[in-house]
Amino acid sequence: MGFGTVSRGGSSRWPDQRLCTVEMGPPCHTSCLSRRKSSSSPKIKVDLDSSTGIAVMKFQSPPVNSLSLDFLTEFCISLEKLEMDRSCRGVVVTSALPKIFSAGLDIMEMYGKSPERCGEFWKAVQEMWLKLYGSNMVTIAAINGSSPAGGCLMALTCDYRIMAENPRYGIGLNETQLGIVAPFWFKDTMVNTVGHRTTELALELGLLYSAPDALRLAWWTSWCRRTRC
Ligand SMILES: CCCC/C=C/CC(=O)SCCNC(=O)CCNC(=O)[C@H](O)C(C)(C)COP(=O)(O)OP(=O)(O)OC[C@H]1O[C@@H](n2cnc3c(N)ncnc32)[C@H](O)[C@@H]1OP(=O)(O)O
Repeated sequence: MGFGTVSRGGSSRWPDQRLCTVEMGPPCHTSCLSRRKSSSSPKIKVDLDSSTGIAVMKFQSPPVNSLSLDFLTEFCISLEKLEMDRSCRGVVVTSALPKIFSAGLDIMEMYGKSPERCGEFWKAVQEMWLKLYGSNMVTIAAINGSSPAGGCLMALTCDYRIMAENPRYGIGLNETQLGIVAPFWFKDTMVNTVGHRTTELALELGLLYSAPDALRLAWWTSWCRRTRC
């Protein structure tokens, strides 16, 4: 898989600011296996191949990888560990579940909770966003399923997005359709990727896009025809 040009920089792990290509090579031989480091928390599995410097974070929190406080805490810890590992240059975030990348914020976290718990939850949401946006690794969302609302935010926060083509998979900040308002920093993240006009329409109408539609609106560097990436 190849990924295109980017304008982000400032990180010692970016080869330069022009082109970054991530090679997802053929399966490793036994000699390579020792260069793989795996760790697993209940909701996220991480595999780091030190020979390529690429880590894959797989979300494994059924039924829909919703972003609960526990999930977000595990995500931030896993990302921090990768940041501290100098052999890791890039991270792919993806889902281990069929059909779902992430259903977004866990709705149950926003209902009937104490103000303290709500504060803790929203702090974790912001921390996920800040850590991913500010990461000095190359970050790639391999979106192999539906990705509404907060799931879309997570994908938008990565440097690159690749989405599997499947008419059942939608991505977007669709909060309006749910009768809620996307926080301004969700909106800003989308503006930074696709511009003001597209974001304005998308948020007003609560649109969910298919992979080809999103590609037309410059969401992607790439998309793939297989149902799973
Ligand atoms: C106050 C201002 C807040 C503003 C910011 C909001 C950002 C957000 O992210 S809000 C959350 C928005 N996300 C959603 O509303 C997602 C809604 N879910 C779906 O569209 C679908 O579930 C799906 C497309 C992700 C999957 O569809 P599928 O048919 O495969 O599964 P379902 O039968 O619908 O769901 C299975 C199971 O999962 C529960 N669930 C779904 N989404 C969430 C969620 N976001 N949080 C918690 N739980 C969720 C759903 O209720 C089902 O549970 P049961 O099996 O127990 O009924």
